[in-house]
Amino acid sequence: MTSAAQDLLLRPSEELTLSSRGYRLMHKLGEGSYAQVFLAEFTNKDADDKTTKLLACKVVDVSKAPKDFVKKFLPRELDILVRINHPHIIHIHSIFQRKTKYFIFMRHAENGDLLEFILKKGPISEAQSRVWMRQIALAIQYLHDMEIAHRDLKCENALITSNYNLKLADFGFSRFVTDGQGRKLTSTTYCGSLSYAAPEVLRGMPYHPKIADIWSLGVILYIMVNKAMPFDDTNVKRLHEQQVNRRWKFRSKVK
Ligand SMILES: Nc1ncnc2c1ncn2[C@@H]1O[C@H](COP(=O)(O)OP(=O)(O)OP(=O)(O)O)[C@@H](O)[C@H]1O
Repeated sequence: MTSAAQDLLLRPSEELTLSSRGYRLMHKLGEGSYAQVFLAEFTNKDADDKTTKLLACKVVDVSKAPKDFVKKFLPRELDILVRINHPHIIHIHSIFQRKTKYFIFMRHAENGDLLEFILKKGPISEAQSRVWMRQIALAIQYLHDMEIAHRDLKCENALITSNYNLKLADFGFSRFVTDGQGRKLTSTTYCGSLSYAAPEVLRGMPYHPKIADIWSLGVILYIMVNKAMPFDDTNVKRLHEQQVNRRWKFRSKVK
């Protein structure tokens, strides 16, 4: 049994299904609320050269997830993942389901996520931050043009490739923001991480999800150049006070 199989309690039949399609799960890369992400190997058995490539695989086990996640958020994520294609959004290789588990195979980001990167290497230079901000902004512009809001923009969801390009990931909270007639829909569900949430989201008011995405993008930029959070409190009321009182400071080196 592989370490992935042990972490996931994969049944031998599930391992067999994966291997019959050319996939093998290896060690764990990361984990979120209801999913674990593994490094994976894919061998295209139909290709002449049978080359093997590395991918990442997000495994969602719905037997361990709450009802609203299974009925609402996961179907939205899968529906959006199959429609999007952009140079700064992580490329989806394939998705399949077996019993209670969904396997989302995607491009592997060799340099991990932006939060890990900043914690390891320190604040990002202004020149590099400019490049990365542009790349995330292009991905968000693409989504917003398609009337999709991400709703969970944070450093952990910006992945870095071997060439140091940023790719946006994790569409677990994303949704369409217009109805069938093109009318704007507001959100009321609180999504994402508190520190990245806009004031109107923290106040629990109906909010415009595209606008709230732009707030989170600003928080990402602040963290990139400062290696610190602009607003940091586990208490929602105090966090909101910090935001509206504009009590933040830039690192002295930031111009
Ligand atoms: N393609 C990838 N390449 C490398 N690492 C990845 C990849 N996808 C995800 N990861 C790692 O796994 C972590 C969790 O992935 P992801 O955010 O998709 O899971 P999640 O369960 O939706 O998370 P959350 O509950 O925080 O929203 C990421 O922060 C990242 O460190």
